[in-house]
Amino acid sequence: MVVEGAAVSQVASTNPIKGLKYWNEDTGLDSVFSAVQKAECLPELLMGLHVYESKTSGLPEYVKIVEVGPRDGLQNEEVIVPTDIKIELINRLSKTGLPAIEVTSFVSSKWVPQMADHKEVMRGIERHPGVQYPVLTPNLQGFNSAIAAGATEVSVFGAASDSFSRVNINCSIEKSIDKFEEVAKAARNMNIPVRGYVSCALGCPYEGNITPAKVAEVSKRLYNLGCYEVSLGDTIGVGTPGSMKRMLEAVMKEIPLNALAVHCHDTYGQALANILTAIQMGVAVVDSSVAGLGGCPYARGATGNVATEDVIYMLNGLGISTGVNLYTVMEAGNFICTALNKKTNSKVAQASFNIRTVN
Ligand SMILES: CC(C)(COP(=O)([O-])OP(=O)([O-])OC[C@H]1O[C@@H](n2cnc3c(N)ncnc32)[C@H](O)[C@@H]1OP(=O)([O-])[O-])[C@@H](O)C(=O)NCCC(=O)NCCSC(=O)C[C@@](C)(O)CC(=O)[O-]
Repeated sequence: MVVEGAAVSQVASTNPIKGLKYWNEDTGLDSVFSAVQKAECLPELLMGLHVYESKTSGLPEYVKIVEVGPRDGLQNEEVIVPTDIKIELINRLSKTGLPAIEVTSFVSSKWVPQMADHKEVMRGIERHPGVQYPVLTPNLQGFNSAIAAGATEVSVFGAASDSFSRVNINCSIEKSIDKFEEVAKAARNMNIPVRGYVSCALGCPYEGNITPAKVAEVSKRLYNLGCYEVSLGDTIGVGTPGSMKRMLEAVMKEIPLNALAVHCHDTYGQALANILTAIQMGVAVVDSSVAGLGGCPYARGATGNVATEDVIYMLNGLGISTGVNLYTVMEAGNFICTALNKKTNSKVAQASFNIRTVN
């Protein structure tokens, strides 16, 4: 249902949202949906509720959203999130239309205790047809564990900063490529797709500025070793549309546009602008985290990824389809924020239903 402009302004004056003082499990989705159906929902939300019927010219028809919330969103949580909560979150996200949900990391539990239950999570989730469930594997040991637990897609994660690589995965960029090549070879033999990340693509917490040439060099190495997609991570969210453009111009000279993704943390509030810049340049894969949760434990100060809800809202308004249902993502975000007793970082979720916000 797309509500035409006039109807929206009429709703704004006569039918402010009724009864939904805040949205929690009690109000649930039924009342939300019925409010929307009766156009009682906050009119602003109607703008981004569905894909606008005409796409803004020069942009992709479709953008693939890779949901990283269960991994990147939770890995930095101090309190260990119970395995059943993680599984419930992933199962809810699987019902939203998301094509890819990053489930967990097969890394050392000494380094990332939050991901210690990777086997249980992998084995516990429902597997929905048409949904990919990638997991992080930094080396062959992680890969073998992941496969044993039922993984069908893996992600290796390097960096454009040697300092960050050493802090994050305890080895240089050069050494990390050697480890990733072992993973890629084993994966090739088993027909397992491998995705790659390049962290610090727009800046490093230890080295500061990272040259686009360095990002392009590492991206090319990952692509050449067999990664079908390279996700360029603004790990500490310092990027701007200008630096995003300069970096992508360099990387696009080395690897095909359709193998690129962007992974934007929102520490400086630039993520949506950076993603729009990337999409305007032809990138059509965007990583995001439900409720804007997350951050890398080895990138001090890194806050959450851009919120999935906010990305969908923006893309809907541009007439770009994602196949993802904004409401069910908001419901999943409300579930995990309630479970963590945290405020959502999604501006759409905060604004749309006055979701209970606690600092
Ligand atoms: C990579 C290692 C393991 C190397 O750590 P290491 O110490 O060099 O590994 P090692 O081979 O010397 O082994 C040390 C111990 O780790 C174990 N080990 C070795 N490998 C594994 C494995 N795969 N899974 C489980 N255990 C493993 C190994 O068995 C041994 O156990 P011990 O003998 O001490 O009991 C370590 O540095 C690590 O786990 N780092 C965690 C990195 C991480 O998860 N960071 C956050 C994700 S990256 C991120 O958030 C950025 C991203 C992707 O989102 C994009 C962006 O925003 O930029």
